[in-house]
Amino acid sequence: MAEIIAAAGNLSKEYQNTKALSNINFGLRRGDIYGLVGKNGAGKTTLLRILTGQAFLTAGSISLFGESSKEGLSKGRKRIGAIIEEPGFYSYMTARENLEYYRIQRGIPGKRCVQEALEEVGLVDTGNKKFQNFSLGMKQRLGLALALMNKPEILLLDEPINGLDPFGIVEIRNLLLKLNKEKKITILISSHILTELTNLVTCYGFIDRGELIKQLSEEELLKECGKYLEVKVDKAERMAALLETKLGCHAYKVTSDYSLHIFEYLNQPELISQMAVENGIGLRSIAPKEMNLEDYFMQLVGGKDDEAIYEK
Ligand SMILES: Nc1ncnc2c1ncn2[C@@H]1O[C@H](COP(=O)(O)OP(=O)(O)OP(=O)(O)O)[C@@H](O)[C@H]1O
Repeated sequence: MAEIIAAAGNLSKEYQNTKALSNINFGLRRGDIYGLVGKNGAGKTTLLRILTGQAFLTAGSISLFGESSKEGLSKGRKRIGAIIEEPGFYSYMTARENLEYYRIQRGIPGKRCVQEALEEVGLVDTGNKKFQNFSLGMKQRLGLALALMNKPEILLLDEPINGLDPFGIVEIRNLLLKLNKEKKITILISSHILTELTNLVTCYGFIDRGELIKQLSEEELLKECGKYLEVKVDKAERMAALLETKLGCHAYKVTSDYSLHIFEYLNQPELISQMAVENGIGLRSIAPKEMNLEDYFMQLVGGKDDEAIYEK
């Protein structure tokens, strides 16, 4: 079993009138790339801020590297690198000058770490180019370089892929994979777009309205994103009742007033259609489908009230 190097136990956080996190239990294993997925406002940033000490928890506990005391947490935080808010880089400075500024400000000894961080993120050749002329991808990479300067064992990244074009996404993804494989850095990365994290994370945690509603591995996710029958009818709720009472089928999901996804009877669509017709349900169509990641996310957290899920 891999060592748990960051954990939360029954963690809750309230801001004045908002419950941002409710009874979160999770463990980050050494070597993992853990994807925290949730819509805007789900509580992702709050969780990361509590781990880095930028926000206080209201109830429950956290631990870092097995330590949960105040001193232990503050020691543990020195072994973490994070990008939570956009780092305030100076627009008129180069990549190297910006890192050097923060190195001095943070009291990190030796200039070597600046060079190494620039090498790690592929910004060593940007010379005199000023930050203001960087692409968004370059800016994100400089943020990563800053988080890497203290040689962290864990990287906490809040939506680092947000707003990047497809090329930028691939670039950051490859960089994170390299840091994980070659430097053995454990990564906790948040996103409101599930597909951004595919081919990157080893483990997913879905967060919705402050609750961690599901955790599963990449393999389990792909298994769950399986096949189903999409059934379009005139009354989905009545069809659902029939599935339960006539077939004892509970593996379905009502997706609108007029449609359902059925995860059983994949090879017997005629059984479903016959039952619908015999019971006076207007059947419009029945077709085998395969669930994609967005469908899965929508099924878990509901998507109607937040179009952001489908941003690309
Ligand atoms: N400083 C604060 N004061 C009051 N409420 C806050 C504060 N920070 C966050 N919240 C609220 O807590 C909830 C969780 O916010 P949080 O920023 O953690 O979500 P998120 O999943 O990171 O969303 P986003 O992707 O939009 O940043 C939201 O309802 C938010 O409005």
